[in-house]
Amino acid sequence: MKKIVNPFVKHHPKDYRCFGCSPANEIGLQLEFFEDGDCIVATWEPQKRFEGYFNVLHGGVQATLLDEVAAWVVNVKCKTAGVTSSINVKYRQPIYLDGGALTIKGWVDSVNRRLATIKAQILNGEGTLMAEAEAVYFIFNEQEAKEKFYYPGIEAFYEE
Ligand SMILES: CCCCCCCCCCCC(=O)SCCNC(=O)CCNC(=O)[C@H](O)C(C)(C)COP(=O)(O)OP(=O)(O)OC[C@H]1O[C@@H](n2cnc3c(N)ncnc32)[C@H](O)[C@@H]1OP(=O)(O)O
Repeated sequence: MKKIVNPFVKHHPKDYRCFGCSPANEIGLQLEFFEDGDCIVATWEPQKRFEGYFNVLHGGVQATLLDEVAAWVVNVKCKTAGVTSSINVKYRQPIYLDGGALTIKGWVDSVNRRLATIKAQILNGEGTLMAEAEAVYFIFNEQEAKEKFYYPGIEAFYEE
């Protein structure tokens, strides 16, 4: 697996606070991403502050994990920026906060003009499918992505 550089740290060191992936957002998820073939992958340890029902990871946080990995699939695999147009989450099993680290992974299912359909999954430490999503991203052309969404270009995700 290859580590993906987070280019937004370098490009926007002061004002970049994405809830999903900014290392500077102290109340965020602080996800880091890796590339594994066609997939973008993150590992993440659930924490008590993300609780819903007692000892269960809040479903909204699960949806955010799935959406965030989908956004990075768009960035790295579709090589552009996009916004979530819709996301459909299926919660398969409760994710317990004391159940250990999770793997979140996503990949491109299809691209149709301006719509990219991304599939994403949350797996537990044993590889059991805990939640899955289909996210439809409205994707932008390169110029729009750079001008409106700070997309730095695909090379920036590989530059140390
Ligand atoms: C810097 C740090 C970064 C850090 C890294 C970034 C990580 C960020 C990750 C977080 C991601 C987010 O939360 S993004 C934030 C949440 N999402 C948003 O705010 C998006 C809000 N919605 C919108 O802006 C808009 O609705 C758009 C852009 C999605 C679409 O606007 P539009 O231009 O009016 O287009 P619209 O007519 O609705 O759709 C165009 C065509 O696509 C079809 N279409 C549209 N959506 C769908 C869909 N879900 N499923 C099927 N088909 C669809 C329509 O039927 C239509 O077909 P036809 O009639 O042409 O046949």
